[in-house]
Amino acid sequence: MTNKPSTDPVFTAPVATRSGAPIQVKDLHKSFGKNEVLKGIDLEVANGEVVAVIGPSGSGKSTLLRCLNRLEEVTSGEVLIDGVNIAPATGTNLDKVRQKIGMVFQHFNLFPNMTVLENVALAPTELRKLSKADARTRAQELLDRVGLGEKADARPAQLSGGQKQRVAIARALAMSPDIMLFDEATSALDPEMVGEVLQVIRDLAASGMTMVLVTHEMGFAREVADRVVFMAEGVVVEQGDPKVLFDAPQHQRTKDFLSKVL
Ligand SMILES: Nc1ncnc2c1ncn2[C@@H]1O[C@H](COP(=O)(O)OP(=O)(O)OP(=O)(O)O)[C@@H](O)[C@H]1O
Repeated sequence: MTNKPSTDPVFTAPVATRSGAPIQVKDLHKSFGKNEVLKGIDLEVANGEVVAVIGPSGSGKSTLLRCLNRLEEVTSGEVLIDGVNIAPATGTNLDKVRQKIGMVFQHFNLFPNMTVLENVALAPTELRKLSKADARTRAQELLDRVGLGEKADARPAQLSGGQKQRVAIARALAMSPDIMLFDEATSALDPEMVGEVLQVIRDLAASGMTMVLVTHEMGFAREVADRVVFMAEGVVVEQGDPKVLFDAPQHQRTKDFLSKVL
């Protein structure tokens, strides 16, 4: 799905203006106390590429994702976002880099006392210094795009889980990120809600957005990802085109791995 043409004005991803990969991870290590959770990860994500990260519980998938925007401090190694290494504890304009990255979590993290529209408009008003009117207009466009235009004045508690997650996606998109990270975005949803969220992610992938998804939705990963990265015990054990990895009979190793994961 790399360099896909985009037809959607709201979901249009930024045109590539750089030659290097927007995400480059080099020999990344992360420990919590004595527990080494990431044991030397190397990963590049190209512009417009969709990478799905899968693996057993506790293999370090979420930790890796959280290192990509330094929600977790890095123990050693490099995390380059558009060529800027955000791994060092000081010396990086972290806020500026973070504005390029939208993140969607398992548990929505919406502000309960704000309306849906206010949730989506907040960051552009505070961080991008957009006028309130412009931020609200953009928020309404994004809500329309995720199919929730009519819920703009509702509070999060009045929405279903799938609707809340779509608001969370609209909120992440409101900052016009170059990169979107999804951490188990559908895991907390009732099964009937999963499809509507996956459809929004599918649309984003089709628009050419660079994305890293931690997911248990194997069928979805196979359909939408350009590359699947299998993690186990803090290392990448296999990666490649999901259609080849999942389907080719010679990939017995992947099949064995999947049978342990699923
Ligand atoms: N803040 C933390 N403090 C201490 N240990 C942590 C912390 N966050 C994660 N860990 C540990 O790091 C390991 C990897 O966790 P992580 O959440 O990255 O795994 P995961 O592959 O995403 O798992 P799951 O699929 O269950 O979400 C686990 O052993 C976990 O207990």
